[in-house]
Amino acid sequence: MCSCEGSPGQIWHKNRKLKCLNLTTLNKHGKVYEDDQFGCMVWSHSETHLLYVAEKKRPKTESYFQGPETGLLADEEETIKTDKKEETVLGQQFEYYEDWGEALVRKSSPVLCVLDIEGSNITVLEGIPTNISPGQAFWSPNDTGLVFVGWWHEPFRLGLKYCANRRSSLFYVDLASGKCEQLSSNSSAVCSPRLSPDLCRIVYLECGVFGPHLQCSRLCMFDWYTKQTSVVVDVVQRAKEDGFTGICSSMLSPRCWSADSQRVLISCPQRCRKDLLVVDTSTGEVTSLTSQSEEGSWSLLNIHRDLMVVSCSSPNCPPDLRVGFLPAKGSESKMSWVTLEETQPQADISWQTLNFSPPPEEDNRQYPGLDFNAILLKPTEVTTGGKLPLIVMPHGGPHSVLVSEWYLSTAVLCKMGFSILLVNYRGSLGFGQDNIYSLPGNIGTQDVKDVQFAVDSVLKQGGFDEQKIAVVGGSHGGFLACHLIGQYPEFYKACVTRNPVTNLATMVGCTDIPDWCMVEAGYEYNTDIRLEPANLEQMLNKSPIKHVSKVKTPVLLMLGEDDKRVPSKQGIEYYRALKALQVPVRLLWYPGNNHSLSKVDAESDGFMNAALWIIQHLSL
Ligand SMILES: CC(=O)N[C@@H](C)C(=O)N[C@@H](C)C(=O)O
Repeated sequence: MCSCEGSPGQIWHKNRKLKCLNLTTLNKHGKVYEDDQFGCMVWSHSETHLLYVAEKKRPKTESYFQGPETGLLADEEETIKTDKKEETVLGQQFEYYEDWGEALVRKSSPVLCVLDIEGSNITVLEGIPTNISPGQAFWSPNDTGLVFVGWWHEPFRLGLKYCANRRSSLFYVDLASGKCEQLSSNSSAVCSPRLSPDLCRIVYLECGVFGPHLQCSRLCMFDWYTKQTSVVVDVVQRAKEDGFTGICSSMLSPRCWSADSQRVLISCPQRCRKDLLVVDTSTGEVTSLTSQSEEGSWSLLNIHRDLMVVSCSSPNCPPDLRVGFLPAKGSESKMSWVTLEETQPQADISWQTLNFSPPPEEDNRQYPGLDFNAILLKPTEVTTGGKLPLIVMPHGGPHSVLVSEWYLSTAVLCKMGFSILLVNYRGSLGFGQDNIYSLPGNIGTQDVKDVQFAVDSVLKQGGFDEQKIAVVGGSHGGFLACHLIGQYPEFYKACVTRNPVTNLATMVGCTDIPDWCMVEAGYEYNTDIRLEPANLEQMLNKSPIKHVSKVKTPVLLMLGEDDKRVPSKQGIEYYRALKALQVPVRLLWYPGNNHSLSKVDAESDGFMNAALWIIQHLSL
């Protein structure tokens, strides 16, 4: 089955098209959701019905001043499509509908929809509490009802993208009675419920509400028949003796169960490597299927009857596809993979992982003894006596991580002759919960100093041209790039930033995640918070704009017109400050692009301009 806006959904049996339905013109709901936050398209166990998520149908609206002619035309059109005249409400066509923020614009009130394939009939589910937005749904055992994640949307919606910390719970709605039951805790955030092949248990991820936007999760299991919930793997504060750092993943693979419904597979970062882990649900024991393999990162794409399909890549080797059978419990070390299509390691790129302990004066008093790491890529061949230019790249988030996998842009920059340092400062995912908690309240200092410490340590290795260092970063990575050029004004010779956070105090009122600004500035957040001047002062003091008067580095800003996360005014505020200071600055403006600047024309243009900006200002 596939479905696109305004185009037919098709149902196929082997090589035969059985049916073609246009879900939206049946006029039971709005646009069908295709995102991975709410969206789903799931067969019932009987294969007679399909479950999906769509935007709730809105009333047809008309202006108070609608001319009789236009009104008549519009009505006639609708009558042809729906075969019945719809009621129209007056004066509501400018009504504001909240949405779920960045990358989920116009997604406001999702509804669960069931298509009866034989009868081509759509039912929009009733019985779901009106203060809940449902998504990630699937059929319960025996098709008696639907299980779904419900996100609370009162008193208002906050951005969901990259924010697994939104209050949400697992629910069951019974199809016959319409009764809705809450299956998980009332005060956590959950995602990725996955039903076992024997239809007896559901595993899902759970973490705290508000606080860091992504955190270490608990793996929980709900027994369908006993109605008992257990914590299979708990949050890990610090790395365990065997090196396990916890589950820092915002999504489980759509299929993740072993055939005997005893074990669950999870790919998630362990320090800067994405490993494939097997969890025994009866003991909570976690075993890595990949930690003994060559370096690189692994992603689970699918598992069916214990046959796994994975992809594996490293910073100098593009992803390949591998298959392998999950070994019996206790024999995980015997895992063997068959590569379906080999990819060629790029001989001209070498890379290594570097571990750092911050100097004693930078140790975090509340969370002492934490470390961090970085990945260094270098061109293999360096001309004799030649010294390498260095591009420093801290990630965004800030609770995110750069793992040892293939990144096209860094590989290309390395092939152009640059060495690249990807820094996982304290606060990154994959190092345990304490590492994450150490950063809120300390942004603009701890993260900035960690990055600079990593750069200084790398320079001590020798072989780098200290006059040719650039810094590149997006979002919170852009926040760090702007901080670094402000706090180390002689050091960086070029700076490129994508949608950077430049001033938390001006961002808090207009971003889709005001809680992020509060939490990262060191405050607790709740929805009825009233900002005091002292809060805004602290936010300003932690922001790059505070250091702008010291900046000398030429800056290239790349901004997305439709960014809801870090609105483009953040970049413009910094641009104006640099212009006033007569620091060289150029602004690239990408209409129709959001926070990620990932439309093909924006991404390709951004890469070319970034590379040329660095070449120009490093005098290469
Ligand atoms: C939670 C979040 O979106 N934070 C932003 C400020 C950010 O840094 N985003 C990262 C993930 C990005 O690269 O866009």
